[in-house]
Amino acid sequence: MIASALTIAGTDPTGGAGIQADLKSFQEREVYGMSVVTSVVAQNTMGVKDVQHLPVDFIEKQLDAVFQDIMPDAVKTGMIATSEMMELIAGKLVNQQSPYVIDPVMVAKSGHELMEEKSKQTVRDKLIPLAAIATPNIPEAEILVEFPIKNLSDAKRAARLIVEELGAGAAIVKGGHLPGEAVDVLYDKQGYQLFQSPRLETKHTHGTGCTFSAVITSELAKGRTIPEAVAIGKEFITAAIHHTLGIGKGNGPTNHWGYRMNGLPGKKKGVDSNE
Ligand SMILES: Nc1ncnc2c1ncn2[C@@H]1O[C@H](COP(=O)(O)OP(=O)(O)O)[C@@H](O)[C@H]1O
Ligand SMILES: Cc1ncc(COP(=O)(O)OP(=O)(O)O)c(N)n1
Repeated sequence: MIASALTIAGTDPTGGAGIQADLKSFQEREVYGMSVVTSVVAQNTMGVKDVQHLPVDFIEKQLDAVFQDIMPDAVKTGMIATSEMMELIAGKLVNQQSPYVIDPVMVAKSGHELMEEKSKQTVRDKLIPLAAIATPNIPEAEILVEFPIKNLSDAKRAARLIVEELGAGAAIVKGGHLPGEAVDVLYDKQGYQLFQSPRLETKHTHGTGCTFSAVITSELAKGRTIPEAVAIGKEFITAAIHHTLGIGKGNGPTNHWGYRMNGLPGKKKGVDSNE
């Protein structure tokens, strides 16, 4: 039977980030995609213009509609703006058997806050302990662990702390915001693993984090292990950035079919890293 995945997140009408990026990524990985909208975001490649949060009771109706019908094989959360939303979602996920991936979206690359300041503690307390894996970028990891991350050694310490003190099953601290090669640090019960690619010189990186975590979710839905899922996520996002579409007046989206159609530079098309 086909694997299914659910994303609980905000929207991007230009399709590069949020729910739209997640659904494209699920589809590319041949996973049946479902979505629950938390906030409707008026944004494009040039930035966020405005945000409308959906009422919490309406988010609950959407969640119930999914869970009463098609039980997802994996769940991902992206933008969850308020503590009330987080508490509702935590209550729905606490008894789920399917792996849960938290992308703790806090600020868009354009600088717009996507999570209320007072909710940052709620992410730590209510959502991170439920997650099979957390996928923060450097600024998000800094908020979670409350120390600055300036280099790989800080990123390793942060990933370990998110697991051992905050209670996630695993953590990957993404290196997109550090200088040099794009190095992501995974910490899980086996220890550390680094996922590395050359830094691609492009401004078209809108939605990289959403896409990366959605691919990880897809692979967990199929039953792959966390390191296998992360390895495929890393290849997918590297190809999606490399095979840029060059669209948008600002920081454009990645190419969601770049991995399947063109593969990694110098590698066969869309070949999974463990095949
Ligand atoms: N310029 C780049 N070249 C290569 N990989 C990148 C680049 N920017 C981001 N990545 C990769 O994209 C993924 C998302 O990382 P990041 O941009 O840090 O997340 P976010 O979009 O949440 O800020 C990571 O695997 C990271 O290493
Ligand atoms: C609705 C929504 N969710 C998340 C983001 C952030 O996306 P991200 O992958 O971190 O990349 P940027 O958009 O920040 O470049 C978003 N913008 N919108």
